[in-house]
Amino acid sequence: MSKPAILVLADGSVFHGKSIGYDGFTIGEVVFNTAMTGYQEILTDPSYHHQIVTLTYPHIGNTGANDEDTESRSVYAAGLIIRDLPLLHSNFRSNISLQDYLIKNKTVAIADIDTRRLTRILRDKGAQAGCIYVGTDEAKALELAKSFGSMAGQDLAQRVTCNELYQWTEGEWHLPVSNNGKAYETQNQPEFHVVAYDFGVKHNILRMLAERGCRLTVVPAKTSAEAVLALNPDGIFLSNGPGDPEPCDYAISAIQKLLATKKPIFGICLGHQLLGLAAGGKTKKMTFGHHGANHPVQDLDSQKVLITSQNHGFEVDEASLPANVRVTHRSLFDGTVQGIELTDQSAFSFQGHPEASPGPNDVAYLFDRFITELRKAKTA
Ligand SMILES: NC(=O)CC[C@H](N)C(=O)O
Repeated sequence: MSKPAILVLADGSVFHGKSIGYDGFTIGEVVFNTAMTGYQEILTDPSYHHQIVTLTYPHIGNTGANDEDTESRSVYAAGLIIRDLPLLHSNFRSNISLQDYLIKNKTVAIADIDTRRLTRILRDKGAQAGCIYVGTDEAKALELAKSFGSMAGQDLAQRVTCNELYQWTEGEWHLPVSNNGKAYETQNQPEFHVVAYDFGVKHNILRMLAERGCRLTVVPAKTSAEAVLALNPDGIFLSNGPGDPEPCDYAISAIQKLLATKKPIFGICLGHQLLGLAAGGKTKKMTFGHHGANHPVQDLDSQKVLITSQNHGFEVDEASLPANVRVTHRSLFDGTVQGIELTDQSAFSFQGHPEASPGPNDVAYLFDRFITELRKAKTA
Protein backbone atom coordinates (compact mmCIF):
# COMPACT_ATOMS: atom_id res chain seq x y z
CA MET A 1 0.00 0.00 0.00
CA SER A 2 1.22 3.47 -0.87
CA LYS A 3 1.75 5.83 2.00
CA PRO A 4 0.10 9.26 2.04
CA ALA A 5 2.39 12.11 1.02
CA ILE A 6 2.11 15.88 0.69
CA LEU A 7 3.68 18.53 -1.48
CA VAL A 8 3.99 21.92 0.21
CA LEU A 9 5.24 25.03 -1.59
CA ALA A 10 7.02 27.91 0.14
CA ASP A 11 3.93 30.08 -0.50
CA GLY A 12 1.91 27.73 1.74
CA SER A 13 0.07 25.82 -1.04
CA VAL A 14 -0.60 22.23 0.03
CA PHE A 15 -1.29 19.19 -2.22
CA HIS A 16 -2.27 15.77 -0.93
CA GLY A 17 -1.24 12.62 -2.78
CA LYS A 18 0.51 9.31 -2.30
CA SER A 19 4.14 8.35 -2.14
CA ILE A 20 5.41 6.49 -5.21
CA GLY A 21 9.10 6.64 -4.36
CA TYR A 22 11.55 6.60 -1.49
CA ASP A 23 10.34 7.15 2.02
CA GLY A 24 11.24 10.45 3.70
CA PHE A 25 11.24 14.00 2.38
CA THR A 26 13.00 16.14 -0.18
CA ILE A 27 13.35 19.87 -0.78
CA GLY A 28 14.27 21.89 -3.85
CA GLU A 29 13.06 24.40 -6.43
CA VAL A 30 9.80 23.12 -7.94
CA VAL A 31 9.68 23.42 -11.74
CA PHE A 32 7.29 22.05 -14.35
CA ASN A 33 8.32 20.14 -17.47
CA THR A 34 5.95 19.74 -20.43
CA ALA A 35 7.63 16.70 -22.06
CA MET A 36 5.14 13.89 -22.74
CA THR A 37 7.72 11.22 -22.05
CA GLY A 38 11.43 10.88 -21.39
CA TYR A 39 11.01 10.85 -17.63
CA GLN A 40 14.07 8.69 -17.08
CA GLU A 41 16.33 11.05 -19.05
CA ILE A 42 14.81 13.98 -17.15
CA LEU A 43 15.36 12.40 -13.74
CA THR A 44 19.01 11.62 -14.55
CA ASP A 45 19.87 15.03 -16.10
CA PRO A 46 22.37 16.59 -13.66
CA SER A 47 20.97 20.04 -14.57
CA TYR A 48 18.01 19.14 -12.33
CA HIS A 49 20.17 18.91 -9.20
CA HIS A 50 18.20 20.50 -6.32
CA GLN A 51 15.07 20.80 -8.47
CA ILE A 52 11.83 18.91 -7.91
CA VAL A 53 10.27 18.20 -11.29
CA THR A 54 6.56 18.10 -11.94
CA LEU A 55 5.58 16.56 -15.26
CA THR A 56 2.50 18.17 -16.80
CA TYR A 57 1.70 15.13 -18.94
CA PRO A 58 -0.80 13.18 -16.78
CA HIS A 59 0.34 9.56 -17.25
CA ILE A 60 3.95 8.97 -16.33
CA GLY A 61 5.58 5.56 -16.02
CA ASN A 62 3.79 3.75 -18.87
CA THR A 63 7.03 2.48 -20.39
CA GLY A 64 8.81 1.63 -17.14
CA ALA A 65 12.55 2.16 -16.87
CA ASN A 66 15.75 0.45 -18.01
CA ASP A 67 19.52 0.56 -17.59
CA GLU A 68 20.18 2.48 -20.81
CA ASP A 69 18.06 5.62 -20.98
CA THR A 70 20.06 7.51 -18.39
CA GLU A 71 21.84 10.80 -18.93
CA SER A 72 24.31 10.35 -16.06
CA ARG A 73 25.28 7.77 -13.46
CA SER A 74 22.28 8.40 -11.16
CA VAL A 75 19.08 10.31 -10.55
CA TYR A 76 19.86 14.00 -9.98
CA ALA A 77 16.37 15.51 -9.75
CA ALA A 78 15.55 16.19 -6.11
CA GLY A 79 12.10 14.66 -6.51
CA LEU A 80 9.27 13.84 -8.89
CA ILE A 81 5.65 15.02 -8.91
CA ILE A 82 3.08 13.41 -11.21
CA ARG A 83 -0.67 13.14 -11.70
CA ASP A 84 -1.03 9.43 -12.37
CA LEU A 85 1.21 6.40 -12.20
CA PRO A 86 -0.30 3.69 -14.44
CA LEU A 87 -0.92 0.31 -12.80
CA LEU A 88 0.94 -1.47 -15.58
CA HIS A 89 4.04 -0.58 -17.54
CA SER A 90 4.98 -2.11 -20.83
CA ASN A 91 7.93 -1.76 -23.18
CA PHE A 92 10.31 -4.29 -24.72
CA ARG A 93 13.27 -2.38 -23.27
CA SER A 94 11.88 -1.99 -19.76
CA ASN A 95 13.23 -4.11 -16.92
CA ILE A 96 11.88 -2.21 -13.91
CA SER A 97 8.80 -0.15 -13.06
CA LEU A 98 9.14 3.60 -12.52
CA GLN A 99 8.14 3.18 -8.87
CA ASP A 100 10.82 0.53 -8.23
CA TYR A 101 13.33 2.67 -10.13
CA LEU A 102 12.55 5.65 -7.90
CA ILE A 103 12.86 3.55 -4.74
CA LYS A 104 16.12 1.99 -5.96
CA ASN A 105 17.53 5.46 -6.66
CA LYS A 106 16.31 6.84 -3.29
CA THR A 107 14.14 9.41 -5.06
CA VAL A 108 11.20 10.86 -3.15
CA ALA A 109 8.14 11.17 -5.41
CA ILE A 110 4.43 11.92 -5.17
CA ALA A 111 1.47 11.00 -7.40
CA ASP A 112 -2.27 11.70 -7.48
CA ILE A 113 -1.95 15.45 -7.15
CA ASP A 114 -3.53 18.13 -9.36
CA THR A 115 -0.50 18.99 -11.49
CA ARG A 116 -2.56 21.53 -13.48
CA ARG A 117 -3.24 23.56 -10.34
CA LEU A 118 0.42 23.27 -9.36
CA THR A 119 1.61 24.39 -12.81
CA ARG A 120 -0.72 27.41 -12.76
CA ILE A 121 0.76 28.47 -9.41
CA LEU A 122 4.32 28.11 -10.77
CA ARG A 123 3.42 30.05 -13.94
CA ASP A 124 1.82 32.90 -11.98
CA LYS A 125 4.26 33.15 -9.09
CA GLY A 126 7.38 31.65 -10.65
CA ALA A 127 9.37 28.58 -9.71
CA GLN A 128 9.55 28.34 -5.95
CA ALA A 129 10.93 26.20 -3.18
CA GLY A 130 8.92 23.19 -2.13
CA CYS A 131 8.97 19.99 -0.12
CA ILE A 132 7.62 16.51 -0.88
CA TYR A 133 6.99 14.90 2.49
CA VAL A 134 5.94 11.30 2.97
CA GLY A 135 3.44 11.73 5.79
CA THR A 136 0.91 14.42 6.62
CA ASP A 137 2.75 16.99 8.77
CA GLU A 138 2.01 20.16 6.77
CA ALA A 139 3.70 22.56 9.21
CA LYS A 140 6.94 20.56 9.13
CA ALA A 141 6.83 20.32 5.32
CA LEU A 142 6.31 24.10 5.02
CA GLU A 143 9.25 24.76 7.32
CA LEU A 144 11.41 22.42 5.22
CA ALA A 145 10.22 24.03 1.94
CA LYS A 146 11.14 27.49 3.22
CA SER A 147 14.59 26.29 4.29
CA PHE A 148 15.61 25.73 0.64
CA GLY A 149 15.89 29.43 -0.26
CA SER A 150 16.51 30.31 -3.91
CA MET A 151 18.41 28.80 -6.82
CA ALA A 152 19.86 32.27 -7.53
CA GLY A 153 23.45 32.50 -6.33
CA GLN A 154 23.96 28.72 -6.07
CA ASP A 155 27.02 27.29 -7.81
CA LEU A 156 25.98 23.65 -8.25
CA ALA A 157 28.22 22.81 -11.22
CA GLN A 158 31.17 22.14 -8.94
CA ARG A 159 29.01 19.74 -6.89
CA VAL A 160 27.96 17.50 -9.78
CA THR A 161 31.13 17.55 -11.89
CA CYS A 162 33.45 14.54 -12.22
CA ASN A 163 36.36 14.19 -9.77
CA GLU A 164 38.95 13.38 -12.41
CA LEU A 165 39.26 13.69 -16.16
CA TYR A 166 38.20 10.71 -18.26
CA GLN A 167 37.97 9.66 -21.90
CA TRP A 168 34.63 9.13 -23.68
CA THR A 169 34.29 7.03 -26.86
CA GLU A 170 30.67 5.82 -26.84
CA GLY A 171 28.58 6.94 -29.80
CA GLU A 172 24.84 7.32 -30.31
CA TRP A 173 22.16 4.76 -29.53
CA HIS A 174 21.06 2.60 -32.45
CA LEU A 175 18.32 0.10 -33.15
CA PRO A 176 18.51 -2.79 -33.74
CA VAL A 177 20.92 -3.52 -30.95
CA SER A 178 24.26 -4.37 -32.56
CA ASN A 179 25.87 -7.82 -32.65
CA ASN A 180 27.93 -7.35 -29.55
CA GLY A 181 24.72 -6.77 -27.63
CA LYS A 182 25.41 -3.11 -26.96
CA ALA A 183 23.06 -0.42 -28.15
CA TYR A 184 25.86 2.15 -28.09
CA GLU A 185 28.73 1.75 -30.54
CA THR A 186 32.26 2.69 -29.54
CA GLN A 187 33.76 5.14 -31.99
CA ASN A 188 37.27 4.03 -32.89
CA GLN A 189 38.57 6.48 -35.46
CA PRO A 190 38.15 9.97 -34.16
CA GLU A 191 39.16 12.91 -36.32
CA PHE A 192 39.30 15.55 -33.57
CA HIS A 193 40.26 15.82 -29.93
CA VAL A 194 37.74 17.84 -27.93
CA VAL A 195 38.07 18.73 -24.27
CA ALA A 196 34.61 18.82 -22.70
CA TYR A 197 34.06 20.72 -19.47
CA ASP A 198 31.77 18.69 -17.24
CA PHE A 199 29.50 21.10 -15.38
CA GLY A 200 26.95 18.27 -15.11
CA VAL A 201 27.18 16.90 -18.64
CA LYS A 202 24.39 14.82 -20.18
CA HIS A 203 25.71 11.65 -21.76
CA ASN A 204 23.89 12.15 -25.06
CA ILE A 205 25.96 15.27 -25.71
CA LEU A 206 29.13 13.20 -25.42
CA ARG A 207 27.59 10.45 -27.56
CA MET A 208 26.66 12.89 -30.32
CA LEU A 209 30.15 14.41 -30.34
CA ALA A 210 31.79 10.95 -30.37
CA GLU A 211 29.46 9.80 -33.17
CA ARG A 212 30.65 12.74 -35.25
CA GLY A 213 34.32 11.88 -34.91
CA CYS A 214 35.43 13.45 -31.65
CA ARG A 215 37.75 11.84 -29.16
CA LEU A 216 36.62 13.35 -25.89
CA THR A 217 38.55 14.18 -22.78
CA VAL A 218 35.99 15.17 -20.14
CA VAL A 219 37.44 17.41 -17.44
CA PRO A 220 36.18 18.61 -14.02
CA ALA A 221 34.48 22.01 -13.82
CA LYS A 222 37.42 23.69 -12.08
CA THR A 223 40.07 22.63 -14.61
CA SER A 224 42.21 25.64 -15.51
CA ALA A 225 42.54 26.91 -19.08
CA GLU A 226 46.25 26.06 -18.91
CA ALA A 227 45.50 22.43 -18.01
CA VAL A 228 42.97 22.21 -20.85
CA LEU A 229 45.46 23.64 -23.36
CA ALA A 230 48.13 21.20 -22.16
CA LEU A 231 45.84 18.43 -23.50
CA ASN A 232 46.24 20.01 -26.94
CA PRO A 233 42.57 19.99 -27.98
CA ASP A 234 41.24 20.90 -31.43
CA GLY A 235 38.24 22.49 -29.74
CA ILE A 236 36.50 22.98 -26.41
CA PHE A 237 32.99 22.03 -25.34
CA LEU A 238 31.13 23.67 -22.42
CA SER A 239 28.44 21.44 -20.94
CA ASN A 240 25.02 21.93 -19.44
CA GLY A 241 24.71 21.91 -15.66
CA PRO A 242 22.65 22.89 -12.63
CA GLY A 243 22.39 26.10 -10.64
CA ASP A 244 23.18 29.73 -11.31
CA PRO A 245 25.94 30.38 -13.89
CA GLU A 246 27.04 33.70 -12.37
CA PRO A 247 28.88 32.37 -9.28
CA CYS A 248 30.95 29.99 -11.49
CA ASP A 249 33.77 32.54 -11.67
CA TYR A 250 36.46 29.84 -12.10
CA ALA A 251 34.72 28.68 -15.31
CA ILE A 252 34.09 32.18 -16.62
CA SER A 253 37.76 33.16 -16.29
CA ALA A 254 38.94 29.86 -17.82
CA ILE A 255 36.60 30.39 -20.80
CA GLN A 256 37.96 33.92 -21.25
CA LYS A 257 41.51 32.53 -21.49
CA LEU A 258 40.36 29.80 -23.88
CA LEU A 259 38.60 32.37 -26.08
CA ALA A 260 41.91 34.19 -26.38
CA THR A 261 43.42 31.09 -28.10
CA LYS A 262 40.72 31.32 -30.84
CA LYS A 263 40.13 27.56 -30.69
CA PRO A 264 36.54 26.57 -31.65
CA ILE A 265 34.19 26.62 -28.65
CA PHE A 266 30.65 25.19 -28.41
CA GLY A 267 28.42 25.57 -25.35
CA ILE A 268 25.07 24.08 -24.35
CA CYS A 269 22.67 25.46 -21.72
CA LEU A 270 24.82 26.29 -18.66
CA GLY A 271 27.75 26.27 -21.11
CA HIS A 272 25.86 28.79 -23.25
CA GLN A 273 25.24 31.03 -20.24
CA LEU A 274 28.91 30.79 -19.20
CA LEU A 275 30.03 31.70 -22.74
CA GLY A 276 27.72 34.74 -22.58
CA LEU A 277 29.21 35.76 -19.23
CA ALA A 278 32.80 35.19 -20.44
CA ALA A 279 32.09 37.34 -23.50
CA GLY A 280 31.08 40.22 -21.21
CA GLY A 281 27.30 39.72 -20.96
CA LYS A 282 25.08 39.10 -17.97
CA THR A 283 22.59 36.39 -16.99
CA LYS A 284 19.39 36.64 -15.00
CA LYS A 285 16.86 34.37 -13.32
CA MET A 286 13.66 33.70 -15.30
CA THR A 287 10.21 33.52 -13.71
CA PHE A 288 9.61 29.82 -14.29
CA GLY A 289 12.11 29.04 -17.02
CA HIS A 290 11.77 26.58 -19.88
CA HIS A 291 11.50 22.85 -19.23
CA GLY A 292 10.06 20.52 -21.85
CA ALA A 293 10.57 18.74 -25.13
CA ASN A 294 8.23 20.78 -27.30
CA HIS A 295 9.38 24.41 -27.18
CA PRO A 296 9.50 26.37 -30.44
CA VAL A 297 12.73 28.26 -31.13
CA GLN A 298 13.59 30.20 -34.26
CA ASP A 299 16.95 30.03 -36.02
CA LEU A 300 17.25 33.70 -36.97
CA ASP A 301 19.53 32.98 -39.96
CA SER A 302 17.48 30.27 -41.69
CA GLN A 303 14.17 31.59 -40.24
CA LYS A 304 13.30 27.95 -39.50
CA VAL A 305 11.24 27.10 -36.44
CA LEU A 306 12.74 24.24 -34.45
CA ILE A 307 10.94 22.16 -31.85
CA THR A 308 13.40 21.87 -29.00
CA SER A 309 14.20 20.22 -25.72
CA GLN A 310 14.59 22.75 -22.90
CA ASN A 311 15.66 22.83 -19.30
CA HIS A 312 16.79 26.13 -17.88
CA GLY A 313 15.81 28.67 -15.24
CA PHE A 314 18.36 31.35 -16.08
CA GLU A 315 18.85 33.25 -19.35
CA VAL A 316 21.45 35.37 -21.10
CA ASP A 317 20.34 39.01 -20.85
CA GLU A 318 20.24 40.25 -24.43
CA ALA A 319 20.61 43.92 -23.49
CA SER A 320 23.90 43.15 -21.73
CA LEU A 321 25.63 41.57 -24.73
CA PRO A 322 28.68 43.35 -26.17
CA ALA A 323 28.89 44.33 -29.85
CA ASN A 324 30.82 41.20 -30.90
CA VAL A 325 28.07 38.85 -29.69
CA ARG A 326 25.20 38.14 -32.06
CA VAL A 327 21.89 36.50 -31.13
CA THR A 328 21.33 33.51 -33.45
CA HIS A 329 18.24 31.83 -31.95
CA ARG A 330 15.18 33.09 -30.11
CA SER A 331 12.42 31.42 -28.10
CA LEU A 332 9.02 31.79 -29.74
CA PHE A 333 7.38 31.43 -26.32
CA ASP A 334 8.82 34.56 -24.77
CA GLY A 335 11.39 36.03 -27.17
CA THR A 336 14.34 35.23 -24.90
CA VAL A 337 17.82 34.49 -26.25
CA GLN A 338 18.26 30.84 -27.30
CA GLY A 339 21.57 31.02 -29.13
CA ILE A 340 24.57 33.30 -29.51
CA GLU A 341 27.78 33.45 -31.49
CA LEU A 342 30.88 35.58 -31.36
CA THR A 343 31.27 37.49 -34.60
CA ASP A 344 35.08 37.70 -34.43
CA GLN A 345 35.93 34.05 -33.74
CA SER A 346 34.54 30.52 -33.74
CA ALA A 347 32.50 30.35 -30.52
CA PHE A 348 28.79 29.67 -30.37
CA SER A 349 26.20 28.24 -28.01
CA PHE A 350 22.61 27.14 -27.59
CA GLN A 351 20.35 27.61 -24.57
CA GLY A 352 18.15 24.56 -25.15
CA HIS A 353 19.28 20.97 -25.61
CA PRO A 354 20.37 20.06 -29.17
CA GLU A 355 21.15 16.57 -27.85
CA ALA A 356 17.43 16.14 -27.02
CA SER A 357 17.29 13.05 -24.76
CA PRO A 358 14.43 13.50 -24.33
CA GLY A 359 13.01 15.41 -27.25
CA PRO A 360 13.21 16.10 -30.97
CA ASN A 361 16.45 16.27 -32.96
CA ASP A 362 15.69 19.52 -34.80
CA VAL A 363 18.79 21.25 -33.40
CA ALA A 364 21.26 18.38 -33.95
CA TYR A 365 22.71 20.41 -36.83
CA LEU A 366 24.62 22.50 -34.27
CA PHE A 367 26.81 19.46 -33.55
CA ASP A 368 27.54 19.25 -37.28
CA ARG A 369 28.35 22.93 -37.27
CA PHE A 370 30.87 22.41 -34.46
CA ILE A 371 32.50 19.63 -36.51
CA THR A 372 32.73 22.00 -39.50
CA GLU A 373 34.39 24.60 -37.26
CA LEU A 374 36.85 22.01 -35.89
CA ARG A 375 37.73 20.90 -39.42
CA LYS A 376 38.22 24.49 -40.60
CA ALA A 377 40.49 25.26 -37.64
CA LYS A 378 42.48 22.06 -38.11
CA THR A 379 43.13 22.61 -41.80
CA ALA A 380 43.79 26.37 -41.48
N1 LIG B 1 20.31 22.57 -18.45
C1 LIG B 1 21.13 23.48 -18.01
O1 LIG B 1 22.32 23.48 -18.31
C2 LIG B 1 20.57 24.49 -17.06
C3 LIG B 1 21.42 25.73 -16.89
C4 LIG B 1 21.10 26.50 -15.62
N2 LIG B 1 21.29 25.68 -14.47
C5 LIG B 1 19.69 27.05 -15.67
O2 LIG B 1 18.85 26.61 -14.94
O3 LIG B 1 19.41 27.94 -16.42
